[in-house]
Amino acid sequence: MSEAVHTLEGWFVHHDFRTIDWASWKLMSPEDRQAALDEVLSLTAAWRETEEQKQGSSGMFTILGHKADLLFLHFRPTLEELIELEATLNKTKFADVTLPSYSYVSVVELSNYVASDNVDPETDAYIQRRLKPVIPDNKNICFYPMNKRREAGQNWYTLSMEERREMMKSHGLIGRKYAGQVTQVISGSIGLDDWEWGVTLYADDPVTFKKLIYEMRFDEVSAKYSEFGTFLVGNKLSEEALRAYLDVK
Ligand code: VOV
Repeated sequence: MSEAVHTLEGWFVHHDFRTIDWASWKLMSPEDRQAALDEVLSLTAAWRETEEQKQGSSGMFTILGHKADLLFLHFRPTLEELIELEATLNKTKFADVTLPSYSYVSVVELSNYVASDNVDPETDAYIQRRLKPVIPDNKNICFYPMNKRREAGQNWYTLSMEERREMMKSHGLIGRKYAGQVTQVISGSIGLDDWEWGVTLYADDPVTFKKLIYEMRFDEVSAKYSEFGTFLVGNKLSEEALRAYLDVK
């Protein structure tokens, strides 16, 4: 039996993708639309306060293409908080004109494939920042779920720790070339959702997503052992930008 890698878990994550029923939104009176928007903006004010108290992080994004229109992305210490956030949004007037189009539940994860031994994860500021990631101000987001393969002759989970560590080292070296251009959050979802990990990438130039993911496809761990779900890409939305996005005057 090969050895399971030790993992550290941080904040829970909910990627809450919604599609807007534009016809219903346009049919609402300007007053009702304003009230619906105000309700969402009062939620975003509360999310900002949570972030200031370092108790989580939340962001809104527009998503391009038919898969979704909006993403509400939340990081919180507990699953209960994420459930409450989802229910609170669902109780707003705005939610009446949205449909859930995709969602993903996971928990921020760091593994010790390439960790140094003499670091206490409980007190190390870098590790704590990565386990409790604040959504950055980058313009673009890319999200996709992924698995490691479990096929005859190509099974990640039957490789030795040493083989997996070597491959993860090479993976990390490719990723490091994109330092300053892409920020990645890897969240584990075995037992939480349909795939094994969620990959959330932030960058100012969306082409960087393509370049990084393409380069990784040639690396052994992705080329031989990874499979991917649906890709969603979009832009960070400020409160002002949400107002403009929903404006149908
Ligand atoms: C943006 C750059 C970047 C960098 C620097 C980076 C580095 C690292 C390191 C050092 C480590 C291991 C330790 C840890 O931190 O956990 C990981 C871990 C992981 N990664 Fe990664 N990754 C990146 C980026 C990055 C991408 C773009 C992807 C998607 C793969 C692709 O082909 O589309 C990915 C996946 C993962 C996964 C699923 C894991 C967990 C694997 C497991 O079996 O446990 N990752 N990753």
